[in-house]
Amino acid sequence: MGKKRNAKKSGSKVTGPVKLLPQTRTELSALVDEVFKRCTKVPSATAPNAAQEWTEYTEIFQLIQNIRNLEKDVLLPAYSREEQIPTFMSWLKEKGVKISGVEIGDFGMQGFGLKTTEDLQQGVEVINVPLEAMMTEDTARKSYLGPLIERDPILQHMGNVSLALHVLGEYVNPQSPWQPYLRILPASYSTTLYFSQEEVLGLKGSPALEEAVRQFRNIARQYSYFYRILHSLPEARSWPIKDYFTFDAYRWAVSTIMTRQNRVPTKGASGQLALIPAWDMCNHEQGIYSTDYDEEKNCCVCLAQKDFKKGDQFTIYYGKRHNVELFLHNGFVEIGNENDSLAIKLGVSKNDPLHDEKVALLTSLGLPSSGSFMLIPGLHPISPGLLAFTRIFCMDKGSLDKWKDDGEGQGSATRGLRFRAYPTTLEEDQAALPTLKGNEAIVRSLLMCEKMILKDAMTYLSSLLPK
Ligand SMILES: C[S@@+](CC[C@H](N)C(=O)[O-])C[C@H]1O[C@@H](n2cnc3c(N)ncnc32)[C@H](O)[C@@H]1O
Repeated sequence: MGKKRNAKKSGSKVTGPVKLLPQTRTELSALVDEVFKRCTKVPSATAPNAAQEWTEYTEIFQLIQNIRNLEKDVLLPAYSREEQIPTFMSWLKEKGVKISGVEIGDFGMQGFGLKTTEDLQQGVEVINVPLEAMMTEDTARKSYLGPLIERDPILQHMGNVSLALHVLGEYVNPQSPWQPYLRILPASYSTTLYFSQEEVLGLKGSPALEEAVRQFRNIARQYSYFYRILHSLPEARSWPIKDYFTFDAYRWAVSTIMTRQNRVPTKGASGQLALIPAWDMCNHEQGIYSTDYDEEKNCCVCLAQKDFKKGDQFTIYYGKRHNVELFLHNGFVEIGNENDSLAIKLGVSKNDPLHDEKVALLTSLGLPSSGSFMLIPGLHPISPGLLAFTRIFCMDKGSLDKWKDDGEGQGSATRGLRFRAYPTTLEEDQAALPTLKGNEAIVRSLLMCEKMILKDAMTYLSSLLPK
């Protein structure tokens, strides 16, 4: 979400980061070491259960809170997005970016976006961004962080992480040629890295909870890993990023990449991740893909995905993403998302007295004895594989014996689906949503969409029951 910057007034000078006292630095290093130790702990032989993962998460979360407290005076430079628009537009022109029929506007909860300044017909070219205007894994390697990126195993393999460090490295370098672009980016995001523990707990019942917990742990690990490198590497002493490298700065950079990155082709390689200025101002709407990469001219070309009237928001279609994905990687949820789906995990319990028979039956049908199955919204929410699985999963001895006969087991399958642990009902969510704001509203929309998929699944399964 493009939240407004907590902006300084225009013309404010970037004065450099606050230097921490040696004692604070020592305390901070000890906490960072502890986070690193916990986040890299080899998992126990038995898979950790949800309660264990939650306890570990709360402990890491608390350590990060203590770190954030020590780092609280080290702030990234802040700018008013609004005031940056003219400089950004001139910079785009210098870089050869062509934009026609749209201008930057503020779309409230959706953050900044593009507004049409004339009627646009479907198929007309609206944005054209040459490779030279993009921040890419290549430009990261050519930056002052290049030598680190070349030799660090994580940065070599994770283009998104090197792009995050690149963005932060350039943002805190007043001499950076990327400043006009970076200064117009949102100052904070609605990704779960910005959530309080209560907000994360609000995801109870959703598969997004587990993912959000893992994401936080991963980013905490990366933060502690790079903190240690930046504070031990002799050449990093002169790097602008070193003194600004806080947890908050890192989560900002990571969220910038998560919500805006795209893969562009590179000659003779599998492509690279890129930030595409101006094009990344487009918000999402259901529709059709209308962006392509011209490999001959090396530019990203965006056409109008439909007819737009003057004054409309100019949107693009981000692609087939279900809501949990949109929520985790883009920080928003689309009610009525045509591509929504819900993963449910099912597995035959080792303690089930019929375990062996059920597994044998599943195997004979070519189905796994445990796994993640997808439910989709609408009239046919359940794949034949999942339907067969739920039937066997819920069978008793009698049904198992005569399973081949006909439609038994479906009654228990609907019971299986009801076992999800949401603390609120769909109706309660629908009533509460209009009163909620910010992250709470996003979370509640997600839960509501999941419950609607489950409701469809229940209706479908009930319709299969013998009347
Ligand atoms: C590529 S950026 C688009 C520009 C962004 N709004 C900004 O202020 O810079 C993607 C982000 O825009 C927001 N966004 C895009 N489409 C949206 C939608 N349909 N509903 C809500 N937020 C949306 C989300 O925060 C998403 O992570």
